[in-house]
Order: sequence, then structure tokens, then C-alpha cells
Amino acid sequence: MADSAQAQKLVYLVTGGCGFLGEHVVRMLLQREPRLGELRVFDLHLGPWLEELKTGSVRVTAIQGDVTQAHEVAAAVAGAHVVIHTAGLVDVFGRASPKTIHEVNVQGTQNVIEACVQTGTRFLVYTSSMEVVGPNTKGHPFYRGNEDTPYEAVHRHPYPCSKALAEWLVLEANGRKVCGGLPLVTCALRPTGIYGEGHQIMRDFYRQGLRLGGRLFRAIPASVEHGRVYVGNVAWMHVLAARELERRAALMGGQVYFCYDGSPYKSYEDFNMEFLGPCGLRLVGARPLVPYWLLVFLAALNVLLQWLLRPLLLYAPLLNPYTLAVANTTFTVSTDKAQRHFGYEPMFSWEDSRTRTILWVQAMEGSAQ
Ligand SMILES: NC(=O)c1ccc[n+]([C@@H]2O[C@H](COP(=O)([O-])OP(=O)(O)OC[C@H]3O[C@@H](n4cnc5c(N)ncnc54)[C@H](O)[C@@H]3O)[C@@H](O)[C@H]2O)c1
Ligand SMILES: CC(C)CCC[C@@H](C)[C@H]1CC[C@H]2[C@@H]3[C@H](O)C=C4C[C@@H](O)CC[C@]4(C)[C@H]3CC[C@]12C
Repeated sequence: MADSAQAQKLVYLVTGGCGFLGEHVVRMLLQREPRLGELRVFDLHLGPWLEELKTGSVRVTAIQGDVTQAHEVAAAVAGAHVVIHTAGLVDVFGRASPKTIHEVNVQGTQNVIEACVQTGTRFLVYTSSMEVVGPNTKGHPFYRGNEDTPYEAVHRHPYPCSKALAEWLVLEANGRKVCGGLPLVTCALRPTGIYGEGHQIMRDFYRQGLRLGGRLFRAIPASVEHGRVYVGNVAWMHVLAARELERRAALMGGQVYFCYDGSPYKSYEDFNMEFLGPCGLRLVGARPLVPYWLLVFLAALNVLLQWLLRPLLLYAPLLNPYTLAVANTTFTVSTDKAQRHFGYEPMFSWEDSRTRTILWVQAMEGSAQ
């Protein structure tokens, strides 16, 4: 990434490039990164849609691999200028064991860092999460906070624990000498709850609403604010951060950035209704229809059932004590750090983000019925 070589073409590697966010990052790079010469897409499961990308002017290399396997990661990283590490096991439902979550999210991230150091790759952008901060186990609200807002970050669940540890590893690695003697430059982006085309949980809520005759029942008070950010803007923020890391290494290296855009502050359910409402669903109840103590009871019951049924089948419903706590605790961000540090402005307005998401939900209407 030398200044002299304006026309130098760069090799990017996106880990987890076939996931919900990863696919948007891959497509955004192809559309918006003029210096892109080769794009390596590394994932445990490669998507068939990658094939259509291989016909363009940028070389797209699909690599089926596992971030927990250091040699596979090193082979993929070798020769890359920039790594966007978005692969992760996103599991707050008890589908995977704590050990597996740790292996993928923490050991996998360590493997990416070591691969950069060994092969001389200097720029690493890590997809972290708001959950590195909170909501904490005490249910303290984080109301429109920024990267410097004091908050007692206490985690017990394997997923936030793993993201916090992985983020720490990435930030600690900033400044390490890579092969060739130059310093590694790293930063971490912390999305809140991402929404948009391809969002599996939105799909699940939509299908559940259809099964319930076009209705969803309010479970969380409308006053609880849950931070949401559009996937296209999160992808754009990754592309921009990756692009600017060299020029602004001293400012951006070792920094964390919340991902933000113009999405409104609402409760999780009211926010979902912005898309599901125009698709024919309605949210019943101005207040929660079920008392909170009953939700707590049902969430605990689900944990018990999951444990009892584990030898027979995987029972992993959306409601458990952790997801209930996250949905029921105000956690929203208000910051302009990414704008100040690397000129980020959301690419998609709230209206665009909303329209795109509605069109996507409407497009799956046929398949859901
Ligand atoms: N979805 C959200 O709301 C959200 C919010 C904040 C942060 N994040 C973070 O964003 C990243 C992407 O999340 P997502 O929602 O797109 O999830 P996702 O599950 O859709 O994508 C993750 C991708 O990583 C891949 N992957 C998993 N294990 C792997 C392994 N061992 N080796 C290689 N690839 C592996 C998966 O196959 C998948 O394609 C994650 O790091 C997650 O922690 C997500
Ligand atoms: C109590 C029920 C009625 C509703 C349950 C909703 C629940 C499944 C939702 C609510 C909030 C969601 C999380 C939140 O948007 C942010 C993240 C961060 C990210 O790193 C991983 C996904 C996650 C945990 C969302 C998972 C689904 C949650 C808990």
C-alpha cells in the first residue's frame, strides 16, 4: 500500500465472507474499492452466489477453510495486503458448546493475527460486537453511549466472553512487527444488532408471525431501546476502515468504533415492525401481554428443556435468559468517532435501509407460506 503506487492493486481477504455480514462486505468491496485487485473469500461454507462474482474484472478466489486451523488461515492470508476478519460463531441460543464458540471466535482470531505476523500482512479490521461492552449481567442501561462512555462490562455468556477476548487480542496485536519488520495496524468495529437483507432472525420472526395468523405478541416494553444498524452501512464502514488504516495508522491503530447510522432508536420488537408491518404483520399489545416474571420462567424452562433434550435433539429456541436480558435492557449508541477518524458517513439513509429490508422480506413471502 505504498503512496507512490497509486495504481497498485491490492489483495483483500474476507474471513466469514459467505455469512450475513460477510456477503455484504464482499459485494461492497467489489463495488466500492477501486484499488481491489484480488478478493479472497474464506469461509467454512462457501455460498453458490460466489460463482457469479467470478466473471467480473476483479479476481475472486473462494477458499473453503476453517479459522480454527492455523495452517489453512496462514495459506489464505499469505500475500494479502488487508484482512477483514468477520468470521465468527454467532450463537446466543446454546446451539454450539462454549468450547466451540471459544475455538472459533478466540483461537480463530489468534490464528488470523499470527498469520498476518508470519506472512507480512499489515492491515487487519476485526468485526467485534456491541456485546463486548454490554448489556452486562446486571442489566445496566447503556443509553446512547459512545466508545468512551463508562460502563461496567461484565460477561458470563460464552458468546460475549469470546468476542471480548478476541477484540482484546486484535487491539493488543496493533504495533506488532510483521514479517519484513513493519508494524501491524489493527482496529475493531462493534456493530449493534445488524439488520437488512439476509438477516436470519428477521426471517424467523416473519415466519412465526405468518404462522400466528399475521400477528406477533409484544413481550418487551416499548420503552426499552435496542441499538440497530443496517448491514449495508456496517459493510461500508468495514471497507472504509480497511482503506484508511494505512494512511491514518497512528490515529486508527488499536482503536474501537461502534457501527452506527440513522436507524431510529426503538425497542427490538417495534424496530422489527418497521419492516414486518408493511409486510402484513401486526404487533399486538401496547404493553407486554405476558408478565415479565412469566418470560423469565419460560426462558429458564427453555434452558432446562434444552439440557434434557440434548441427547435426542437440539432444542434452541430464541427465548432464553440471555436473549431475554439483551432484548430487555436498553443499549444504544450515539457517536461520531468513525466519522472523525476515517470520514465514515452512512452510505444508506434510514429510508433506503428500511425500503431495502422491506423488499427483501416481501421477496421471501412466497417461500414462507
Ligand atoms: N448479526 C449481528 O447482529 C452481529 C452484531 C454484531 C457483531 N456481529 C459479528 O459479525 C460477524 C458476522 O456475523 P453474521 O451475523 O454475519 O454471522 P453469520 O453466521 O451469518 O456469518 C459468520 C460466517 O462465519 C463463518 N464461519 C463460522 N465459523 C467458521 C470457521 N470456523 N471458519 C471459517 N468460517 C467460519 C460462517 O460460515 C459464516 O459464513 C461475527 O463476527 C459476529 O460476531 C454480528
Ligand atoms: C424476548 C423475546 C421476545 C425476543 C428475543 C429477541 C432476541 C432473539 C434478540 C434481541 C436482541 C438480539 C441480539 C442483538 O440484536 C445483538 C446481537 C449482537 C451480535 O453480536 C450477535 C447477535 C445479537 C446477540 C442479537 C441476537 C438476537 C437477540 C438476542
